[in-house]
Amino acid sequence: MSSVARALTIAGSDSGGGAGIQADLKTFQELRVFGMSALTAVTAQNTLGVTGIYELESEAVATQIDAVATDIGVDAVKTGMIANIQIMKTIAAKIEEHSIPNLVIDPVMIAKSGDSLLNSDARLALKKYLIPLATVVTPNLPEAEVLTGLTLDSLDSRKQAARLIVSMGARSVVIKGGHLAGEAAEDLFYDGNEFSILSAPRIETPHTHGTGCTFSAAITAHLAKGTSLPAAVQQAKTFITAAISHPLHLGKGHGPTNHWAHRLQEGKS
Ligand SMILES: Nc1ncnc2c1ncn2[C@@H]1O[C@H](COP(=O)(O)OP(=O)(O)O)[C@@H](O)[C@H]1O
Ligand SMILES: Cc1ncc(COP(=O)(O)O)c(N)n1
Repeated sequence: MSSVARALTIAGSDSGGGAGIQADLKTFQELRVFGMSALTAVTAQNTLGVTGIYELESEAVATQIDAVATDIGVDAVKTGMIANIQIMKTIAAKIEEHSIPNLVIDPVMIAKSGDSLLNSDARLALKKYLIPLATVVTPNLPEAEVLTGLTLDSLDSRKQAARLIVSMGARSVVIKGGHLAGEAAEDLFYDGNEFSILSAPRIETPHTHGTGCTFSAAITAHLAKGTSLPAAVQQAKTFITAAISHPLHLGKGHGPTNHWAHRLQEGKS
């Protein structure tokens, strides 16, 4: 590892700045990790929804990954919006070619606005190409249902889904609970041996655009710094809870989270 931890995000650009590459790089910076990016797609997006999606050629994704991996080096990588199956295959091949460690797969499928960010024919292909390489997979509830084919209406069913995702070859999984009802925002972490619940008070707010991106980027940043996996997911939970707790009230719809909120809580600002 170099003197500075280095993290790469392979994801889509969110012009609105709350999700995608922008959320990832802000999170890396806040956690003092050097952030790099390989764009898969450009989205025209704000707090009200997605008004345009422009996918890149898979060759453009490959050359971005080659450029950073062969020179600067990568201590951890995350994937977000992948757009299509050609890009997915390219990402898997490049991660293996460059032996990039610490892979966080956020299996982004549909934006909170309802817009599709991964072609439906590519959703199940995640199981073949990327999940077997993952250090940790971070589906939200609908994504975990697509990956496993299960209806996740109880803790037991979520545990079963977690076991299934690990049986696909991932080292671990966090099934996020942002879409659950209830007073706590509870995520289920399974390390292949034991289950644990990451719990925080549920905050009543419409400003949850990019929560999943920010959470998985924080895991990636901590892994890049050499933090153990259980500590990385716990510290990422603390980071996203702070970011949701101090909204910026931007836009007319589902606004972004506040990536510097952890500083307010730690009295650093
Ligand atoms: N209203 C909320 N209050 C507190 N935590 C939340 C809230 N909404 C989401 N979270 C947390 O944010 C993280 C991202 O979860 P989620 O919103 O389910 O992801 P996604 O953006 O992929 O749908 C999880 O740790 C989840 O528990
Ligand atoms: C480029 C990009 N990547 C990911 C998301 C998912 O974020 P959310 O589910 O909060 O809309 C998004 N909206 N845009």
